[in-house]
Amino acid sequence: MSQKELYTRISSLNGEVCVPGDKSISHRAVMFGSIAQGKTKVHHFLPGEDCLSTISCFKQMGVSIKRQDDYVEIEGNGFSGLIEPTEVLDVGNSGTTTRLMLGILAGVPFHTSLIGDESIAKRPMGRVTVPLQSMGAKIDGRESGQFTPLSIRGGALRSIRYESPVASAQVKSSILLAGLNAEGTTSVTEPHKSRDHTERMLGAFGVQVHVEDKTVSIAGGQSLKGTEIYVPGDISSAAFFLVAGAIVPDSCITLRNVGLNPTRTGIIDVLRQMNATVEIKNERVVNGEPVGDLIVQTSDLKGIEIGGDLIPRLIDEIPIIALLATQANGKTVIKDAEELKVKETNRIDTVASELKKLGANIITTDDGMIIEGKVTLTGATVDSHGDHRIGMMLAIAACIATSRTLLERADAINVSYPTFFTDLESLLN
Ligand SMILES: O=C(O)C1=C[C@@H](OP(=O)(O)O)[C@@H](O)[C@H](O)C1
Ligand SMILES: C=C(OP(=O)(O)O)C(=O)O
Repeated sequence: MSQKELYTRISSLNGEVCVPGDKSISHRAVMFGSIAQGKTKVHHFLPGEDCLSTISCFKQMGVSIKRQDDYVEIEGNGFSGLIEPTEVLDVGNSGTTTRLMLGILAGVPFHTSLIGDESIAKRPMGRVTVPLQSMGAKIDGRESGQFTPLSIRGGALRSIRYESPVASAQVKSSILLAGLNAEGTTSVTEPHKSRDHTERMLGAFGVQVHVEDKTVSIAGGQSLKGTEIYVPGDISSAAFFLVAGAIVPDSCITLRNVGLNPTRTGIIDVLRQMNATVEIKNERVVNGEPVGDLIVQTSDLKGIEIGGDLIPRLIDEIPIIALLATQANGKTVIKDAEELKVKETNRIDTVASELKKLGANIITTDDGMIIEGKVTLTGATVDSHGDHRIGMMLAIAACIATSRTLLERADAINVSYPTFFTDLESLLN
């Protein structure tokens, strides 16, 4: 278990960071390249542990995937190029790998077993295994296929019209990927729109996807054609520096080449509503995904209410938003965010318990939390609980803490941002 002494009492953060590739887009590029016909080249791929789990699973199914310096090359041979793995596939800590891959495996005629780490074993898989079973996939696992370890035997599928009880891009993507191998048209309707990288990237691989409000449909029998993907910087990683720039005194940080897909930009809306100065420059579109540079400065913040449609647009940013709220004047209420309970940790509990150790004033609720600011944070020994986003949030909290802060299980950060501390260090003056 790794313990790390964090930077504390930082007087200012200044400079530029080019954040690593988007995790959601990197996973999809490898998966879609693996089921496409021909070569796919993925630039600015995120070499985080989660995306490396996706690569190793598809390699075990016979796909040739080569990692070069900053790109990954995949030789796909369609769905029929996948072969039955001889060993159990290890999804590590990655919910995205597990759920999206199940959608692909539902349509291939062989047997696969999946296992992950302690955290994955607690995450609900029934949200994908139940609809995939109703399409015809044979899935079993712990507690009747609700949790890993899971085993799946795919084959001929029938299409479904699925009304998802949760706004989840993983559920939506899993069913749409199964839909590629189903007879007829498969559709998924969500209560709120979730991130739409699957829809956009399938388009880049030559697949027709129909989107109407909160319903996405796909006709079965379509094939993917290998392509070249440029992965934008991950706004969920940039979020840690956006908040750092707003709360550390005398700071100005530029984040280059950040993905600005409107289903992901809730963090910018929140920062602006809280009075932070965030500028967007050099906006452009790459592979159907909007991209730009972000500039953030130290700001005088005020508390706000966050809920409803905004939640799926910033779900992974709630830990760092909670820290932001401790530095805003007045009350911040985060509601409608019960999905936080089924992430790498129960993020309502881990955010509150760890920030309280530093002196924050937070009350947990059934669907979120209430935070009173502004408070001075003091140093303590804190714990990531093995959750990358909790670890990075605490590292930014330490920057404004008044004394020594130690982080237990700091290596969890490698899941999504292996160069996080190098980038943070580059901004110290
Ligand atoms: O589809 C994706 O790439 C993701 C979707 C979200 O999960 P849910 O689909 O469970 O909301 C998000 O929290 C996760 O980090 C990545
Ligand atoms: C929830 C996350 O990822 P996943 O669901 O892929 O484990 C995350 O990265 O915050």
